[in-house]
Amino acid sequence: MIQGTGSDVGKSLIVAGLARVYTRRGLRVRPFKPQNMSNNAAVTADGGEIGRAQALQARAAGVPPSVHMNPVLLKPQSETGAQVVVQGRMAGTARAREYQAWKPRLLSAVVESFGRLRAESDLVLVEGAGSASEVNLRPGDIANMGFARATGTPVVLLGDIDRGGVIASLVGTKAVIDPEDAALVRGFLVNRFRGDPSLFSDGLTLIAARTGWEPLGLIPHFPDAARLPAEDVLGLKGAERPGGKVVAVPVLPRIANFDDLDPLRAEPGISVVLVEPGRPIPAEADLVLLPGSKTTIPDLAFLRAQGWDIDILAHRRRGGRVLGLCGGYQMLGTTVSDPQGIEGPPGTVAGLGLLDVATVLTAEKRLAAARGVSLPDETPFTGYEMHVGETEGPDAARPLLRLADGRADGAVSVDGLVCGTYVHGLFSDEGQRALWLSRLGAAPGPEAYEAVIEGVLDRLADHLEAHVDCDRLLALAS
Ligand SMILES: NC(=O)CC[C@H](N)C(=O)O
Repeated sequence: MIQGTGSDVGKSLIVAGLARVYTRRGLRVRPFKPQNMSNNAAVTADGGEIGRAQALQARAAGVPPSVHMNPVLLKPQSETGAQVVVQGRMAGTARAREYQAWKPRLLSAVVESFGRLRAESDLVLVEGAGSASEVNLRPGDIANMGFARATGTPVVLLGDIDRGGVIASLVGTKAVIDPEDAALVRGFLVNRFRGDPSLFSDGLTLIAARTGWEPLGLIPHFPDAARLPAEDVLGLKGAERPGGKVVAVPVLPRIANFDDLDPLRAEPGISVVLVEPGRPIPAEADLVLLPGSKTTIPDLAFLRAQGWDIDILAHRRRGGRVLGLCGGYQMLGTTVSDPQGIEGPPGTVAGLGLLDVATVLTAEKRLAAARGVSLPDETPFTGYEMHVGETEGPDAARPLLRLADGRADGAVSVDGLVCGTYVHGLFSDEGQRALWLSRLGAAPGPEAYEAVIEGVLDRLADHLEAHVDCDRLLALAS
């Protein structure tokens, strides 16, 4: 199990890289993260949802993602509350305080899922969550040491030298955690090193002497990591390229399924501008892309508070294109209703009115892989659906897509410039991305997106083989 000295030290990336390392050695590898917190979820082959990082790690291991790879997924809905997804299904919503009471029940789901993965594989690579040293959260913990202790899983601690204080964070973790937890730690890794590695060899020796943990590697910074899908909204980056066609994306507080942006960020002819709160949507935008949202009504209120509604209307008047994906599609309609209060207080609000459709959020969540064709060009696509809303209205008589099961999806304005759809992942589809690039007048890049990701995973595995004692690490896994 890889645990971190803090959040965002690179645990997900290292687990993805190690998954590829050991898969290439012929082992049957499964990634596992007991508890994840993210609104960037992936649909699994078994019709549930898990954190996107585990889906990437599954890909690194050459297996389809399964709900058991991330049995507890917390999807933040407000500053204090989150939707709790257990083994891929929405189990309810919990406030941070109430969540403690959920934990014993969640631990049994976690242990059960872990057991399944162990039974079908040679190696389960487990990723912790946040920081191993949050001893205040240790009672009832299922994400880090609580999991390791319940299952007897050996731990390797990962520190990040780039943020500074790596010696203190590793030695300090040993100092604050329970000695019985510390006894599970077999070794440590130092991530994101820049410069001459020989300069830090004394540092590794010192950490080993102070902790009794074995140094397993000093991993140089891996710049290509930026090309892999980000899980955390904090890790979400634009890709601004002078001369590229501008796709402007307002960063909503509960932005969801923002993996939709990854293939666009990889396109050399596109400049993805993430519009942060407090900034206007750039007037030179060729496309305003409204992304998915975990909570459509509150995010719509936020969008208005930023004045982005006015910017979008001005963009539309200038003849610009607008595309709404899932929650963003819902926002483009005339109204959004949440009569049962699923995503916040019950109520109905006015949408941006750029599409003549209306949305009602229902208790039923749609979670499924999707395929079909876009209209009227009949270009095939694959993607996925993940939403509770249902959207209908006159503009839906001009759907954007037709699904393989015969359902129509999405809506297009009379002039064709405003489009919305529930389907995520369209830009990962080569044919669909090409279609949108041509609509924007951008030339497609030389490489298929899937090939880009595969190439980065292989190079990441080479990087870890070169800088981590992968034989020793495997021997430590019991
Ligand atoms: N993935 C999304 O954007 C979801 C949109 C909306 N929150 C719904 O569930 O219907």
